[in-house]
Amino acid sequence: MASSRADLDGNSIKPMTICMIGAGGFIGSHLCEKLMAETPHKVLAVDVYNDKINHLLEPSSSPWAERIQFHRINIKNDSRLEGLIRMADLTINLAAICTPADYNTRPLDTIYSNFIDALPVVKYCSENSKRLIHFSTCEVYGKTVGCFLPKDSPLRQEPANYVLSEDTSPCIFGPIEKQRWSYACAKQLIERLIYAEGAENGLEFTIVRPFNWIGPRMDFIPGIDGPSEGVPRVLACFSNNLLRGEPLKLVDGGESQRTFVYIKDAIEAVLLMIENPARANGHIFNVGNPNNEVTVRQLAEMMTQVYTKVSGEPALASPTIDISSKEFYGEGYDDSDKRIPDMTIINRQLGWNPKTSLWDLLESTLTYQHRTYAEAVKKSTSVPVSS
Ligand SMILES: NC(=O)c1ccc[n+]([C@@H]2O[C@H](COP(=O)([O-])OP(=O)(O)OC[C@H]3O[C@@H](n4cnc5c(N)ncnc54)[C@H](O)[C@@H]3O)[C@@H](O)[C@H]2O)c1
Ligand SMILES: O=C(O)[C@H]1O[C@H](OP(=O)(O)OP(=O)(O)OC[C@H]2O[C@@H](n3ccc(=O)[nH]c3=O)[C@H](O)[C@@H]2O)[C@H](O)[C@@H](O)[C@@H]1O
Repeated sequence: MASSRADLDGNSIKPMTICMIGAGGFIGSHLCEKLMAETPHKVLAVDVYNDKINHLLEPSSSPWAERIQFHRINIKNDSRLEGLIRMADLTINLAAICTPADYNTRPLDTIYSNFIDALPVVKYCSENSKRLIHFSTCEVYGKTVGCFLPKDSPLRQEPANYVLSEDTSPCIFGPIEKQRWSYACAKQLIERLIYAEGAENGLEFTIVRPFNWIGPRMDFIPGIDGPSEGVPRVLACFSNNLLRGEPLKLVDGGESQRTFVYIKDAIEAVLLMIENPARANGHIFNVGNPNNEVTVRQLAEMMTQVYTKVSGEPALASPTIDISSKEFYGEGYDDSDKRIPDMTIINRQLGWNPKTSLWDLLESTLTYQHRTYAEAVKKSTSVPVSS
């Protein structure tokens, strides 16, 4: 299939074997789908779960059955990992604890997962001269310079005080007791280690900083395909509230701002990195959609409108409710105020731009959420009739 694919410089792309760690997660499942449907590459899919990629693994008669293999491996303690990295041309590391509710409540697991567990992956790639694409996060930027200025300061409008640029923006985290930053700090240190492996030992690497990628299969719906008490990321939290007909909870007033990018747009950028090593190696890339900025309150309002449209169910009279971060996340939570990605580097190196508006991506995502979960939620909430 498609073996005559050409890279951005017109050279034909040779089929490669990719060791994808964390392939069973949200991003991994979309990347596996894209690689199976549109490329000739092989995937050694490593994860502890495979529910989100089962549709690609079965039946064995599927057109790509020979090109994807699942390896149920916990990378914390499995000696098979090095062998898989050696068999592959490229390793992509997606494995991580990456839900904010965990950062302040399970800081040790968060730091181990995002730094310690990633170390052997970097080491095996470096020692075996294998290329690495590592998933970091936009959270490494932390807070913006602008948020420390007075609310009415005109300097807040200066892009230099809020646009996040890979090669010039500082990384600004809160104090240690704000354990929210355990994740960002661990991600930053692994970025620095990878960068140093590149500088001192010639590791061929690319670092990806996703800015709130969202879409189908993100996280879980509590009590349906995840723990009842679990707190997923905002898309799944708000989807859960909408499916249950409950008000959407706005943490600390929902004033923080985010830019959301559709997972399918973002995956196009990752495919360009995979297939254009000469343009991607040695770079850190922001991948986001600067045109889709909203406050969390605006996101809640838009999701309520979209869900009414796709489900046919009326919106609540009071669709949102305020909640303090302490009550929602517990002690040690803190927040990024604003996240606008500078797109200069990814534009220059890979010519990539996101396409999908926030309304359109929410429409397709909430259509998926409604189709996938509405019945199960209804069943789980219906009171059994006593006989
Ligand atoms: N989704 C986003 O917008 C976003 C934003 C910023 C950064 N990221 C980064 O991208 C990566 C993937 O994110 P995602 O949204 O797909 O998360 P996800 O939680 O859906 O996927 C992560 C996968 O890694 C697996 N995993 C974790 N620890 C493992 C271990 N020890 N051994 C084997 N597998 C393990 C999990 O089972 C899971 O399937 C993460 O590194 C995350 O920090 C994602
Ligand atoms: O996606 C990203 O780019 C990165 O940011 C996320 O962090 P954050 O955006 O803060 O996490 P969300 O759970 O998506 O929350 C977004 C905002 O919504 C708020 N929120 C969340 C859930 C909710 O029910 N209500 C609510 O107001 C949060 O307080 C936060 O301000 C996660 O850290 C990672 O997945 C990732 O590294």
